[in-house]
Amino acid sequence: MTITQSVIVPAYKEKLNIKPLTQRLFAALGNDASNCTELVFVDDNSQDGSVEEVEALQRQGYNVKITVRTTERGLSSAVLRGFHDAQGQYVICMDADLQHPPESVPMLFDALKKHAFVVGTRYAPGVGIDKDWPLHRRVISATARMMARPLTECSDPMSGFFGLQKQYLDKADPAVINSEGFKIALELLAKLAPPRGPCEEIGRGALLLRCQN
Ligand SMILES: Nc1nc2c(ncn2[C@@H]2O[C@H](COP(=O)(O)OP(=O)(O)O[C@H]3O[C@H](CO)[C@@H](O)[C@H](O)[C@@H]3O)[C@@H](O)[C@H]2O)c(=O)[nH]1
Ligand SMILES: [Mg+2]
Repeated sequence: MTITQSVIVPAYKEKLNIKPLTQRLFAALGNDASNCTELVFVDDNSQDGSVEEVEALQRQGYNVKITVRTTERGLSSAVLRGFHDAQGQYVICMDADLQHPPESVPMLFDALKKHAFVVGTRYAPGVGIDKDWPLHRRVISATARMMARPLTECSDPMSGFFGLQKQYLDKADPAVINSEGFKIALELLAKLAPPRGPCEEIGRGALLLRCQN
């Protein structure tokens, strides 16, 4: 069956989370959607048994892969690598550490069929930032959101749980996208969304979804 959906997971030393994430994700997708979905970990040479864990899951029939980078490091560039290699026309990024609920992935994919860019936001009624966050982290997060305001209307542009229709990334000039750092969702929203970028539909299609944490 053709792969139309890709879930990209940047991962560094996440061996223990690979199995529960894979099982929960494909259980949430159900049989039909699982057949057209790939899960891809982009690992920066963790050498912690992540590769063997993925191979074991493959033997159990899960469509899960792992790309191991040996010459590059960094969250944003790992996400971009996964997006570029993705087979699916709908791509979602999420963390490996179960901070983002795999059970919300089907909802994001559904939204992506209608919208160019979707974000799992922590700033909506009923959801919130991690209760254990120390004060300094809350201050950094609030400051970053404020600084991003001129760039996007998105309520949570620092979210690591987001997706886009791959066609918009394919059309973009790779040179304009900064692959450094942690804020790849903001980077893509700011660079690809109008009026700053070439992809008018993306900003119009932006949709905010709720997600825990
Ligand atoms: N390949 C790769 N993956 C990495 C790297 N650094 C971190 N990761 C992976 O990227 C994900 C996020 O890393 P965390 O260390 O869990 O990030 P966090 O501090 O919890 O940050 C989260 O919140 C931020 C907003 O506050 C988000 O911007 C960020 O994406 C993430 O969701 C995890 O799956 C982790 O394994 C790296 O250098 N390389
Ligand atoms: Mg985390």
